[in-house]
Amino acid sequence: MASQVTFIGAGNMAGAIIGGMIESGFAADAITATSPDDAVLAPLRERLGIHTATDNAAAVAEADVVVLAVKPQIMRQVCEGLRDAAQARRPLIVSVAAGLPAETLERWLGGELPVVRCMPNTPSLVGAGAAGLYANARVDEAQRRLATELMEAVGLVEWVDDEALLEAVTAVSGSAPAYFFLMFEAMEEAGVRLGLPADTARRLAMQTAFGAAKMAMASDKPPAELKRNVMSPGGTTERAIEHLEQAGLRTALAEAMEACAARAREMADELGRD
Ligand SMILES: NC(=O)C1=CN([C@@H]2O[C@H](COP(=O)(O)OP(=O)(O)OC[C@H]3O[C@@H](n4cnc5c(N)ncnc54)[C@H](OP(=O)(O)O)[C@@H]3O)[C@@H](O)[C@H]2O)C=CC1
Ligand SMILES: O=C(O)[C@@H]1CCC=N1
Repeated sequence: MASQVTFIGAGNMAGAIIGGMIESGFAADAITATSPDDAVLAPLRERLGIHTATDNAAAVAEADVVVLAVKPQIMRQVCEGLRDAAQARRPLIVSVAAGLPAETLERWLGGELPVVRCMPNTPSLVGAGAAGLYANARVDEAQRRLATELMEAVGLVEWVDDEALLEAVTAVSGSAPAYFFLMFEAMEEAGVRLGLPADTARRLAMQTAFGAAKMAMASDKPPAELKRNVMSPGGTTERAIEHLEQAGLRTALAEAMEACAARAREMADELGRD
């Protein structure tokens, strides 16, 4: 029988992973999602055919894998409500929450449990996610494979062996779809100022990002060389790249990513205190 996977929380991130799992052929029957609000669950039930529940503990009582997908700020209260069910069932816990350490989650869940911390991203919805995973010492090989299988159903999986590296993963991929969406906004606005209809500028910018990523992934050349190949000497791209460098795009990205990782550490300190 397939492993039963229960998602605690059915918001943006859980919805993206569940949607991607179904798309990649996971049995809807093996997936349960919970929310305090049945209005959030009804479309998932009707559109995807998964099980839903408003009682978190009851859903955990039948799970092999419990994916914790609520906001970090309410994770403690949610985990404490799951204590008895989690200790009785001892499922693999997969947390997608930013910041919160595995040890803190175990404590809130009432004791030692196998915990995989996962930092996914929302393109999981279209099977193009990128996730960093870390397992605590209580996760066995079969559970590691299960977590890999779950997240590979929705995209790329990279394991890290130092939990602190998940902060870097958050900066490089967890939060990063938003950086690209910001670029799409900015490129569309600039395209409109240059005279293009907004939807034409948007489509061209998005297709170009898609093409650039696809080409870079298929190539054995480093991005710097692919970039040089677009830059004819004395041409248009060279002028554009000079502007981006002078305007400090590299520094802005580095600082934004450092701030992102620092915020993950801050959240662990703020929320993990007893
Ligand atoms: N969004 C993203 O791109 C990413 C998010 N994450 C992590 O994913 C987690 C969820 O984020 P996200 O999906 O964006 O947030 P959402 O707010 O979209 O989803 C959280 C869901 O949990 C529900 N919820 C609230 N209380 C409970 C409860 N007691 N039991 C069950 N469900 C409950 C909320 O319902 P209601 O709205 O009714 O309160 C909401 O639907 C966070 O920990 C975040 O750090 C990680 C990587 C990327
Ligand atoms: O912004 C956040 O806190 C979450 C975690 C990574 C992406 N979204």
